Amino acid sequence: MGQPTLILASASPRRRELIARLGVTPDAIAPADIDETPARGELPRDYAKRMAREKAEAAASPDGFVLAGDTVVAAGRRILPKAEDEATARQCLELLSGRRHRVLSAIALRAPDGAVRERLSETIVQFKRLSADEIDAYIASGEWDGKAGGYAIQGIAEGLISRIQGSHSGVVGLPLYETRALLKAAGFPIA
Ligand SMILES: Cc1cn([C@H]2C[C@H](O)[C@@H](COP(=O)(O)OP(=O)(O)OP(=O)(O)O)O2)c(=O)[nH]c1=O
Repeated sequence: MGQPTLILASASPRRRELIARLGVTPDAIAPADIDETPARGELPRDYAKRMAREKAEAAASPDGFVLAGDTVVAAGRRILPKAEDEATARQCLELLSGRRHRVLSAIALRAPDGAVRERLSETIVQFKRLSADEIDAYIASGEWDGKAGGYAIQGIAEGLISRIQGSHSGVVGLPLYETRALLKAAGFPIA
């Protein structure tokens, strides 16, 4: 039997860059188009895991591995939206200003036999209290676009974050410790 194939079921360029750091090159990129609406009362960690699992299941791959991820920013039990416009990004930043929040990053791996395994990374992120000028400047940067919770730690937002406890790669979108462990546990060849 030859080397098994791996499909990365993601449209996120960050996930592609992050998996490369494990020395893994996906054979194909196949973003999954699923309904990303949280269920009523769904807890942030359950939602993140369900999204990652549904993305992994949606990708067609008869005889290979499929990896998917989902990153959710949560303030208490509240799931923050993915910011697609300025007003949403501003609301997120006002909510996150001066407080701690959690970033849940779930990954799911479908093995060739159809079994799906999941892992969850949980990181606590503390933002400084943001002034109106800081929020305006961040909005003007555009870096919030398409990001869960309206910020990207891998850009200028890190200058506004006093502390993180957990996984930096998890916040960016693919927790590398959990991803390596999951691939290994499923028998995918990885150094
Ligand atoms: C909090 C945070 C999120 N993000 C990004 C990671 C994810 O791309 C995005 C959350 O949306 P996701 O739904 O996890 O992913 P996606 O829609 O970008 O890609 P796909 O579902 O196809 O895999 O927010 C950052 O890049 N930096 C951050 O600091």
